Amino acid sequence: METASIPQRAVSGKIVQNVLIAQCCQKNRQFSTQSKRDRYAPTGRNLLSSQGGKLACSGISTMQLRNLSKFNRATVYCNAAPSATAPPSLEKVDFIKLQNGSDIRGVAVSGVEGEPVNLTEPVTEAIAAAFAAWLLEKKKPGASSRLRVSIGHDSRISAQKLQDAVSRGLAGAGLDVIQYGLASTPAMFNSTLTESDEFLCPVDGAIMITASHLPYNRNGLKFFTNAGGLGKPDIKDILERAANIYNNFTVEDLIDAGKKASLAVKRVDYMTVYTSGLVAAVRKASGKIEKPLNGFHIVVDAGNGAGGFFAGKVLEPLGAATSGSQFLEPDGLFPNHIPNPEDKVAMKAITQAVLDNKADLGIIFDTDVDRSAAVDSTGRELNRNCLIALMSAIVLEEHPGTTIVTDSVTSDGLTTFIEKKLGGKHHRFKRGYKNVIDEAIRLNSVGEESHLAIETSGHGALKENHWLDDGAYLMVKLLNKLASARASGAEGGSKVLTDLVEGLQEPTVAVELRLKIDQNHADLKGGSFREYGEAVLKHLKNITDSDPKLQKAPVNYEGVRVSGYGGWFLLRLSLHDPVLPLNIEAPSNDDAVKLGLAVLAAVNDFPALDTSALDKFLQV
Ligand SMILES: O=P(O)(O)OC[C@H]1O[C@H](O)[C@H](O)[C@@H](O)[C@@H]1O
Repeated sequence: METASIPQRAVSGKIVQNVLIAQCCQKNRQFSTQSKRDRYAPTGRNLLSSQGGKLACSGISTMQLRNLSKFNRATVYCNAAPSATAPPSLEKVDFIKLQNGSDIRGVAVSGVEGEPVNLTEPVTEAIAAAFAAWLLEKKKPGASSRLRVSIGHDSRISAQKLQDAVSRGLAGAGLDVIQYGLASTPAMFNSTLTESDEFLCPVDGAIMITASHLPYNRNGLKFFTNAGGLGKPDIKDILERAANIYNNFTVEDLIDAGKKASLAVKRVDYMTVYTSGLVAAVRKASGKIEKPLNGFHIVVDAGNGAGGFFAGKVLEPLGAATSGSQFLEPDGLFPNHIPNPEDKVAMKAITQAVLDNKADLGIIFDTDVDRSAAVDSTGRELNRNCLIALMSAIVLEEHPGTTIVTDSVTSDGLTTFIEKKLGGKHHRFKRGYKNVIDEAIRLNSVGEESHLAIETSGHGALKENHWLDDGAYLMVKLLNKLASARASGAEGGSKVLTDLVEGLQEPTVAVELRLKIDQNHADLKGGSFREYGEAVLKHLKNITDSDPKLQKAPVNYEGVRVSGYGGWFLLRLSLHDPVLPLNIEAPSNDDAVKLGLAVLAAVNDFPALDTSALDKFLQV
C-alpha cells in the first residue's frame, strides 16, 4: 500500500508537525516459538526511531516509579516511553479478555505483582489495525480518498508508547493519523462531528487511549465514529480481527507500518476547538455576554488526569477566578487521589478546596473527563443522585415532562423528586453509561421524548449535545445556570444550583458492597461466573418474594431490587467483573442491616460467593 501524506486541503499552523513515529520493532524481542522467531528475527538492530530523549519506564519497579514521580513528575509524564526498553511479549494473547464492555482495557505497565502486561505495543498495534479494517468496511472510502482517524490520550505513563503503537496500526492500514496529544474522551468523539478543514475535521474515526480511573499500570482504548461510541459487538469484532492480525504479523509489516506512520501522522491542537465550543455555549446561554462568570470563584480538581484544561481554557475566558484549583497538571501516577467523582477521598479533596478558598463552586473530573461532579459553596456534594437531580431540574425546565433515563442504582428519593417535584418521568434502566445512552436514544426512536441519560457514576449525555457522554458539558450546563442568574441580576454564588435540588430526599445510609465470585470454586461446577451469579439472583428473588416485609420493585431491568424497612436494596451482576454489587439505601443503620440480613440469608447458600464485605457491614 502506498504511503501518503495528509490530503492537500487547507492546512494551517494549527497542525503542529509531521510527527516522526517510533517504529515498532526493537531488539531483544521475546520469541515464544520458532515460527515467531523466523518472522521477527531480522531485527538485530534497534528499529525504534526515538522521539528524543525519552525516559524508559517499563520494567522499573513501582517504588522507582513513585520516586521518579516525586522528584521529576513532569519528566515522567511527558517523556515516559517504556517502548525503548520493554520487550513486548509475543506470547499468545487472549484478545477477547481485553474487552471491558464497550471499551478495551488491559495492563500496560509492568511492576505490579500478579498483573502481567497484556496491552503491549504489538497487541495495541494489532487492535488499531483491526479498527482500521473495521472502519474501512463501514465507511467504504473511494479509491482516491483516505480515511483519517484522530488519537488522544489521558495522563497515563503508558500513553506515549500506546499512541505510537496505535499510530503505526492505523498508518500501516493506509489511514491518515492525527494525534491530539493530551485530550478528553468527549473531545475525541467531538472530533468526528467538528466541521473544520483547518483542524482536519471531521475525522472518520477517533481513538481515546485511557483506562478512566483505574490504577496507573492499566490503560485502554475507546473508539468513536460520528454515530457515537462503538458498542460491545463492534469491540468483540475488532478484537477477533486483531487476534488474526497479531498472529500473522511479519517483520516487514511492522517496519512498513513504522515507515508509513512517519509520513501519515500529523499533530493538531484540537482541544482548542473543543474548549472554544464549551466557552461559546456558556456565552450563548448568558445572552452573548463575553465574560458571564465575572465575579464567580470556581475551583477545579482534575486529579492529575486530562481535565486541567477546564480551569484555564473554559472558566478563565468566561471571567471566573480559578485560584485554589488543584491537581491540574497531568501526572499518570495520580499521586494525590484517584480521579473519580464517585471516590470519597476525591470528593473530600474538592470539598475542602471549595471551603478553604471560599469558592462559589467546585468542579471535579475523572481522568478522561467523561465523568464529573460538583460541590456547592457550602461544601454540599452535588454528585451521584444529587447530580442527577440537578441535571434533571435543568433539563426539565427546558423540556417539561421529558423522560430522564438513569442507571439501576439510583435512589427511590430521586424517582419521587423527578416525578413529583419536577413533573418528569424517571426511567431507571441498567448500569453502564452506554446502556443508559442507548436506551434514551431508543426511547426517542419509539416516540418517547428523552433529553437526558445519566448515571450515578457521573457519566451523562444530553440530546442537545449529540448524546455525547461528556463530563465537561454537564458542568457547562451548571455554568449556564450561574451565568444566566448573574445576567438577570441574581446574587448568591451557587445558591441557584442548590435551590434546584431542594426537596430531594437523600438516604441516611447508602452503601455499595461488592461480593466476589470465586471463579475457581468447585461450586461453579465448571460453569461461568455469570451463570453462578444468575443462580444467586434467582434464589434471592424466590426468598424475597415470600417475605411479606419486602416488596419487589414494580419495574426493574437488572438484578433483584426490593423495597422494605423504608429503604431498598439491589443485588445485580457487575457489568464486567465476577462480582455481585449490592447497593443498600435506608433511613437508618438498623434498617440497612435488616435489608442486608435478608440478602445474606439467600446468598449464604452459595459458597463460591465471598460475602465478607456484607458480613463486615452487618457487624458494625
Ligand atoms: O457493574 P459495575 O462493576 O459496578 O461497573 C459499572 C460501571 O462500569 C464501567 O466503569 C462503566 O464505564 C460505567 O458506566 C459503569 O457504571
